[in-house]
Amino acid sequence: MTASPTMPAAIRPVLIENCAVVTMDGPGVAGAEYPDGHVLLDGGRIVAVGRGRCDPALVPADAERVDGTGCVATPGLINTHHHLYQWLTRGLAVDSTLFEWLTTLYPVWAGIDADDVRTAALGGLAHLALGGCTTTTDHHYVVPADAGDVFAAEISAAAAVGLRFHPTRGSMDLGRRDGGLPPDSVVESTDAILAGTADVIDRFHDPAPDSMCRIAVAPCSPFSVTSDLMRISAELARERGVRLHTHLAETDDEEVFCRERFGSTPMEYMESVGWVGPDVWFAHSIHLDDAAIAAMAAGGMAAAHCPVSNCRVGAGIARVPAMLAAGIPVGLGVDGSASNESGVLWEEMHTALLLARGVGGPRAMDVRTALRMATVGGARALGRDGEIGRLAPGYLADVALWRVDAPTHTAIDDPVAALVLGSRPPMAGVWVQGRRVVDADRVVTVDAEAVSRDVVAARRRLLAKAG
Ligand SMILES: Nc1nc2[nH]c(O)nc2c(=O)[nH]1
Repeated sequence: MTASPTMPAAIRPVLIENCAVVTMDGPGVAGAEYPDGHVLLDGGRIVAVGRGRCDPALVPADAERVDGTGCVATPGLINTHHHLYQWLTRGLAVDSTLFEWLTTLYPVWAGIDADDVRTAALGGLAHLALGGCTTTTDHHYVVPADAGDVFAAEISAAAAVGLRFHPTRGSMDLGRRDGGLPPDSVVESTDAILAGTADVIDRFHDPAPDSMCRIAVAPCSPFSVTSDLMRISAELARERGVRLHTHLAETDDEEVFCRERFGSTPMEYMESVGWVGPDVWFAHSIHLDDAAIAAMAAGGMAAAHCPVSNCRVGAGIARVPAMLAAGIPVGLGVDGSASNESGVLWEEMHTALLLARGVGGPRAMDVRTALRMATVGGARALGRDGEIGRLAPGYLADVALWRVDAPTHTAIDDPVAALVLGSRPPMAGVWVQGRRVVDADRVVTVDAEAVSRDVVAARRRLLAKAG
């Protein structure tokens, strides 16, 4: 690891007080909750959490005091699936199936370069922060030969915005001529992918417990990747001690593809290429029968549930209550911005609950389970339970402070019900590793207006290039 982004050395301690606190700190659904509590952050970690006022002996003299009156503090939300580069191509192919949408967009994405990737990442990450997200993945799988250093570009963007980052080295090596979905012009050779993946791990993966940047290996999907690449990627990830990620069971079209090409379901196929274990998390995981859910649970694989994107492309509704009942770790993901123009993780929590209840009735999912997926579930999917996703002493200082005292929320007594069932609350503050990223609905680390202007210009250039 030669170039991990680091946080500024000296960050003042922060005491958030007079707010409701939802810790998610127990093995159960929510853990301890305090209607009027405090959270003390120092040295990048949570030092104290509790009821009422913080013990004055614990509060450093130079601590910044944040009055959280009218707010609820939760662990920062964790986004387990994204394609940040798609921030430049939102609003295209809006009434298409996933395969139609992909085949429309692949040629546009083929023109992307490292500057575009940085610009898109700045836009998408700042937007995530505004929705209470403190850790995000990115699945970047379009890597044109002449694009420049796209992974350095997005990692520098995450360091600038200040989010904890889990970029995944995505890839495609199964072009149309070999029976895959993407055009041959956007796929890489298997050898280039493996060399490029090892290089990204060497340069950027930081396994430290307070890591701001961890890499995972992420060949794109069964219909865009050869079986050799799937298999060797798993071997490489395990040799290097990094996690594995891919799209799985997103659409009926994928199921047909797997049955025709491999003679198996998507899950059986992944098992056949070695993708079994608690180091694997699958995006979408919609079309899973009972056998596939049992296999996932037995193998320890996690799911990134992306309800808004799944509805946007009409892919289906994942069987989340069944997955949770089977013991599968389920996190939430916004998915790429071109299949979820909104890109706000709070919405995934809200939509996950509504969809689960729409299918399974009012007791199919409770509000604390929805928040738990967005926090603890995400931490488990990324292999970071024990580090992030809970408000407890020793955990990393990643906190979201939601304002629930506006007229939109005041009549709702339970702060978790207000947060999950109500409209999206304003963001009083977001801290990552103890550093303030959002203050009163404003990102304080980057100039969001300049970023928006750059996004518009980069999008225009990219679309013009595609003709
Ligand atoms: N929602 C998405 N599904 C995908 N499958 C695949 O191969 N690429 C994508 C993608 O970008 N979004």
